[in-house]
Amino acid sequence: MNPANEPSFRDSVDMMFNHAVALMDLPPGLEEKIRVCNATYTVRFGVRLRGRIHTFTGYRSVHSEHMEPVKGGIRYAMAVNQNEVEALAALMTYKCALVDVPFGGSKGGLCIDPREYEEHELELITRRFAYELIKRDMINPAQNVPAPDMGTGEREMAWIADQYKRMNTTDINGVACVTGKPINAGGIQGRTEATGRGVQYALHAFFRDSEGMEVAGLTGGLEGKRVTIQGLGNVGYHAAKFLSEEDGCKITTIIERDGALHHDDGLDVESVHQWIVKHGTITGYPDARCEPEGAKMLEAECDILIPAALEGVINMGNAERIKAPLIVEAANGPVTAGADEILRKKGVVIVPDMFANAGGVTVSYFEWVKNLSHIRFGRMQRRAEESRHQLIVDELERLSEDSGVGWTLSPNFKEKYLRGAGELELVRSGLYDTMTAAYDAMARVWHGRNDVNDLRTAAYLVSIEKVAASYRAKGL
Ligand SMILES: NC(=O)C1=CN([C@@H]2O[C@H](COP(=O)(O)OP(=O)(O)OC[C@H]3O[C@@H](n4cnc5c(N)ncnc54)[C@H](OP(=O)(O)O)[C@@H]3O)[C@@H](O)[C@H]2O)C=CC1
Ligand SMILES: O=C(O)CCC(=O)C(=O)O
Repeated sequence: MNPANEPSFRDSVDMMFNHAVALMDLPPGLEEKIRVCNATYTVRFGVRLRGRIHTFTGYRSVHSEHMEPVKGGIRYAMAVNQNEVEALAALMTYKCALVDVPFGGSKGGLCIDPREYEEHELELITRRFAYELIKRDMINPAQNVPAPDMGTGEREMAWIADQYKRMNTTDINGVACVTGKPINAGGIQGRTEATGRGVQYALHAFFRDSEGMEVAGLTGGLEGKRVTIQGLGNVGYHAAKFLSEEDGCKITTIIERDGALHHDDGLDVESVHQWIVKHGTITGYPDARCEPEGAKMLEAECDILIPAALEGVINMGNAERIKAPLIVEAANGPVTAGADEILRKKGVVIVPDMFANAGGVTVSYFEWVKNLSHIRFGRMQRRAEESRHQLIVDELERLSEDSGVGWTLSPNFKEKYLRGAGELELVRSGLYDTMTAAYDAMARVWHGRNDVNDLRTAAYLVSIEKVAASYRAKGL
């Protein structure tokens, strides 16, 4: 539980913004224009379920329209409220600017516990919520493009896209009204895992930064590093899976809603995931120690702490006891402004949310572009690329034979080199490039300015500068 004097999520984001903006020289009034949330729409609608009308409350907040469309997920959770969606929408503005994704910031939410409803009921509720937003252009390929967030996924996005198409039958770009759709409904390869993949790429970038590693007191590579992860949902599961299976990290603690699992030698992420899918809980998982008080395990010894569930979980009440030297904010806003200050004083390095979880919106951008161009990435080039590669391989083999040297290319090389890049390879390449460039931009500010002591302030400076430039260029 957060202490009573903890600022709200919205205030927390604004305090972090203010901390950065105090180091900038913006024209009078522009700081306020960037910080404030442009509009928040609240909708209450009824759906007839189980013989009676149920009333639901939902929100769509638009933080900044310096670029359009505005972008940001739709969350389904009981804790959704105006303050939360506005904080999340503000983070979307800064995130998109940081990773050079040409969108303004938005976010939506519906107060609902999706676990209480059958699939057909959720479809009715989602379509009705979408209807309310679509008729006000708060879902629209040119103006406002939602995506998945906590409690929603590709299934809900497919319903929203279909609802939009039913209401806009002649809009040829209708499918671009939402991203994070399944492939067969206009989605893109690699979006489902994109946010977790981005967390992995964020860590790769950090581990290449020797100055940053020194501040965190970490040495070596990711292999063998002990990781605590909170939330084994879309983001947490993929991040934990990639870090353990591809980088050799040991996922020593997994914290879920109903407790935590711990194993000094590392947990088998896939096996824990399958257990949760089957039993709906971590309780009873056989190959680990189970701690009933999950949140307490945020304080466990580890090298990297990855909160990937909710905001405000690291707060003034527990920040002092956090032992991880490095926190990667896979969730939005997991560290409050008060905790941020405590952790900074302790020398803990925080890889901020607006960078760490930007993989999702980056690949959403690729999906939107794909939808508008009406063609899968790589479709025109792949075969041509393969033919050119084949020419080189044939020529190398001919030269080797003619010269009598008898070199042969390893089959592995041929297989890898000959294959032209398909959609998934292109998405990964674009994501890696985006995350690397954004990290480098933050690191230049962090290491290059004496008045910037942390990555979050650096991230805000990079991103506010871009939003400000955009307002200056277009005028108000
Ligand atoms: N999906 C995306 O592409 C993006 C998501 N994010 C952010 O990442 C975070 C997670 O989102 P996402 O993975 O999509 O959401 P999901 O709904 O897929 O997963 C959330 C996970 O957190 C768990 N959880 C819920 N409450 C608690 C709790 N009190 N303690 C521990 N675990 C808890 C959930 O458990 P249970 O299933 O039992 O509820 C679930 O495993 C959010 O902050 C979101 O805003 C950021 C960028 C993009
Ligand atoms: O993919 C998107 O457009 C937005 C994802 C999101 O909600 C987020 O980054 O917090």
